[in-house]
Parts: sequence; structure tokens; C-alpha cells
Amino acid sequence: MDLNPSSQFLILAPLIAVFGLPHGALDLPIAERLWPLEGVSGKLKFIASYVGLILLVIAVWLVAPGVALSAFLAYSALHFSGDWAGTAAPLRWAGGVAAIGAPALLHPTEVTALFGHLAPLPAAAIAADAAALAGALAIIPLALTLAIRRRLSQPVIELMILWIAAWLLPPLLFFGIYFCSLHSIRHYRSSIRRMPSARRALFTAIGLSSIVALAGVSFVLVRSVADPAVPFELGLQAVFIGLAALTVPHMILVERFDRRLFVTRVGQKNTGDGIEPLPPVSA
Ligand SMILES: CC1=C(/C=C/C(C)=C/C=C/C(C)=C/C=O)C(C)(C)CCC1
Ligand SMILES: [Fe+2]
Repeated sequence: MDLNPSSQFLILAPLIAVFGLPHGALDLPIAERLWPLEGVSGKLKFIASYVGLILLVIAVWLVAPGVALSAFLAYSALHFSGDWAGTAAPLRWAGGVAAIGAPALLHPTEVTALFGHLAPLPAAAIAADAAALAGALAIIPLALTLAIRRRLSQPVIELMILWIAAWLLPPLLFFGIYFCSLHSIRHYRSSIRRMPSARRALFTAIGLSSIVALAGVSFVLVRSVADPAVPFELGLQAVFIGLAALTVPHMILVERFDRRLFVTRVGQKNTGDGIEPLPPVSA
């Protein structure tokens, strides 16, 4: 499919705002399940540390964009491998890495150019090459599983679809579809099932996502008034540096939540229906 990066971006940005952000915006309800967060001050303390981490990542990106881009790719692969939790480790890793490595391997020129908007060129090109190499290595566990098992399990089918989509679609569109369908929806459903009030969590998620999306749009509008020549680059930076920053506290929280659920399941035979409140976690 042939679609220039600006047009892909015009499809990607609203997709992420509507379907991608709400899965991260469940973090406040998740935190409320993990810690008591009593009263307004409890919530404010949590929000301050969350926002502090976001600002820290943005600061690192401004000071050392090359390092920040490489770190972002690595922890994104780790985060995305969670989409195949419960699958054997090699296949889980193959999934997380392919989400980024497949477009880098199959569309190297376009991905290098896109990375070039997020970090200066030598670092961007190295990151794109490393992602492509990781993508190539991620084919091995998939091929071995297919060769040994000789049957199509659900994770194998999902990974095959992922690779075909990465091959057929331009990188930004591929990412938008993977992120908003498989990642966001899967994560959203598994979190909301464990909430005491799904309706309240949903409203919080919608409210928070709208705030983040509005902040992104305002940033691009304000900056493009000063420099109207580069709205695409600004938009791309707002989306991906924004995602990089939001993902750090989001990952820490989701990781804690999943570990916590596991302990509760083993210790209290909680079936994961999320009705009974979790006892508070000690730090
Ligand atoms: C920038 C860019 C890419 C990488 C995107 C990443 C790494 C996104 C991570 C998002 C996360 C971790 C969201 C959390 O929920 C691709 C797909 C290679 C395509 C080319 C442009
Ligand atoms: Fe996520």
C-alpha cells in the first residue's frame, strides 16, 4: 500500500487518541486498586509522581534524543511482549520485538526517515538497523514453533497476521492498527475485568484520554503558529515522544498490577473477576 507518511499520520493520530489512549488512562483506576490513594491528597500524590516521571522522560529526550529513542524501542518491545502473556517466553518475546522490528525490517528506508524526526541521523539510523536486526531474529522462535508443533495455535496465528500486516501496510498505519486493536483493546479488557466498577473506570479513562489528546493537539497548534513549516514533524514528535513518556509510568504500574493479581490468585484463589477489593500493597 502506498500512502505518504503525512497521510498515514492523519489516520494514526485520531486512531491513537480514540482507541490507544484509553488503555493508558485506566492507570488511575489501576492505581486505586493497588494503593488506597485516600482522599484528594492521596490521588494528587499519585498524579504528581506519574506526571513527574513523564516530564523526566521528556527531559531525557530533549537532552539525549539518540539514547532516549533506543531505550524507547527496547522498553516498548518489553511492554508489547505482555500482549502474549501466558505464551511460552520465546514466542512472547518474538511478538513484542516483531511489533517494532517487523516494520523496521520490511520498510527500512521509511522507518529510518521516521526515526530521523525523533532523533538526529546517526543515532536514528543505528536504532532503525538494530530494530530491523531484532525483527529478523524474532522470526526464529516463530519458525521453530511452527516447525516443531506443526499446528497453528492462537499466538502463532496472531504473529503471522502481524508479519503479513507489517509487510502489506506502511509502518505508521501498521503501528496504528496493531496498537489500537491488539495491544490497546487486549490490555483494556484485561484491566477493566479486574476493576470493582467498570463504568467508573471507563468514564475516568475517557476523561483522562481527552485531556491528554487535547494537550497534544494544543502543543502542535501552538508550536506550528511559531513555525508553520513543520506540522508533520511536530505531530510525530508529540505522538511518539508523548507515548514514550506516558509508557514509563504506565509500564511500571501495569507490571505491578499483573504481579499483584498473580499473588492474589495464588494466595486467595481469586479467579480474577476483580470484584473483591485488593488488600493494600506495602511499598
Ligand atoms: C516511531 C515508530 C515506530 C515505533 C513506535 C513505538 C516504539 C511505539 C511504542 C508505543 C508504546 C510503548 C505504547 C504503550 O502503550 C514504528 C512502529 C517502528 C514505526 C515507525 C515509527
Ligand atoms: Fe500499553
